[in-house]
Amino acid sequence: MDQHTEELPEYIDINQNDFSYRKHKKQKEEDIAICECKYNANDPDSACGERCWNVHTSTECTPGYCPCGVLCKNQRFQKCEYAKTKLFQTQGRGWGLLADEDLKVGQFIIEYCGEVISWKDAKRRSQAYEIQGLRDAFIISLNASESIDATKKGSLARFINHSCQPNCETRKWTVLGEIRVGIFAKEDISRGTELGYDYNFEWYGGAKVRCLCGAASCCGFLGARSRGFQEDTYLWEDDDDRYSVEKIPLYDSAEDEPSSKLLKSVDSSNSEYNIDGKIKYSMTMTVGVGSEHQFETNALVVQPPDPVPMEAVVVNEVKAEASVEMKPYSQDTQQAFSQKNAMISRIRSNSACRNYHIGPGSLTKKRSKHYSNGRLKQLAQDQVNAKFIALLLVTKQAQEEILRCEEIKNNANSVLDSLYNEIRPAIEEHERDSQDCVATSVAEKWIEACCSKLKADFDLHYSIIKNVACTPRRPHPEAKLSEGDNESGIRYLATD
Ligand SMILES: C[S@@+](CC[C@H](N)C(=O)[O-])C[C@H]1O[C@@H](n2cnc3c(N)ncnc32)[C@H](O)[C@@H]1O
Repeated sequence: MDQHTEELPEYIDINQNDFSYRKHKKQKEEDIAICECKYNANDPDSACGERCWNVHTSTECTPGYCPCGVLCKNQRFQKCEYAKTKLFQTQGRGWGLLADEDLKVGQFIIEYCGEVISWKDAKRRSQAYEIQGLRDAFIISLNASESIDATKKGSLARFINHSCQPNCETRKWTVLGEIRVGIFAKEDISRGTELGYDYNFEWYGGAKVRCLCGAASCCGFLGARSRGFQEDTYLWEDDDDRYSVEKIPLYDSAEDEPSSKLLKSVDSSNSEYNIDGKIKYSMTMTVGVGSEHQFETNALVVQPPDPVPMEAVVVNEVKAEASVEMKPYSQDTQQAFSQKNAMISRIRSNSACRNYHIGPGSLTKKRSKHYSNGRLKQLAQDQVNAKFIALLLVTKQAQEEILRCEEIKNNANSVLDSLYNEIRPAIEEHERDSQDCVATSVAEKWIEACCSKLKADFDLHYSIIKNVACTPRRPHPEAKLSEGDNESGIRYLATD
């Protein structure tokens, strides 16, 4: 370990969360949890030790209500009963915190204090910090709607670094009606040992920060276990030959061989293939972040259009060039590629509360890991272009029906997208550590919106199949949209 050579960055030291963004909740008397502990001088654990009901539910006793009075031991956050710790300078990871006394497994070490802010503010702030060039991330997610930002105000917990083999962990406790995050020892820790916990960092794209925790089981990068990161590297890792062109069985006989030769000349790391082997989208990427960290230029990930909106800081911009050709698929796919990659600097803490669990995959549009090559992946991305199909049909009635169904489908998609924004933090936290929750009412809204979307999708496809089967088609697809709207306000396509 190095001596202190750098000055500590400026921040305000606090030992209580700062509630500038909203008022501290007032605990109603009927909500106060009162345990049944009775102090016994011969049993030091009797005054709200391990056996206390409140301790079992990770709730601190409320002063004035606990039967053990001033002897209550279950007010550690409130009384700032922190372990002795010391700042030191690490190699390559900035400042770190070490134990300045021997710690026992399960021991409360320190509270992760900071400003309690909304999830939206957390998003805005992390963007701003990244733009300001702040390389360290101090925003920790508190629950589905709030985060703690220890960037400007915080306790010494803000200096604890990430470890892939951590000796500490975060735990959420309810204290006077508010959720607070504490750092606890995961094992016995001897004096002088650096403290570390698993950040469960979420990676959303952009630059990848090398993890320097030094653990034998190190994942290599901060956020390497997050879904975004895994899907990113899953497809395009240099040494991953599962998607190498040689493994794509595109021809059955020697006569077909030329098509495979065409493909072989294409770099599989950043291109999309059409079935005929032409590159459909070619991308370039610029890494634009300066930092002490070692960044890797991440190979571009061409992802299926995802309803998840990108958030936080734009680190890298992806330029997309798409070949425009008349085909019965929509432009959505191309548009999705011009979305910006982003890295959000947020740390997730474990949650002790839950009320509604959502199984992985039920909320987010999961990107399938079963794409066996670029061809299948492309098919999964293509969406039916209802307008184009309507254009092929002769009758106005058939066109109108298809367009109406498409409009309903688009509306259903928008509803789902905006709902996803609301519940996204809970989903992500849930996927990270399978511990978090969303309110039942939100989950019900989500299920309803999903059903509407599925129904709208089905209706659109049904309408297309029905009308294509039963309506005469045009000889060529060169009709134009008519000028006017029809009675129902739906634009229809002119028939010659
Ligand atoms: C909560 S701060 C920890 C304190 C920080 N080291 C400092 O000097 O202020 C989190 C930041 O520390 C750095 N960091 C923490 N753990 C790391 C690790 N294992 N490898 C690389 N950088 C790490 C990253 O820059 C991360 O965004």
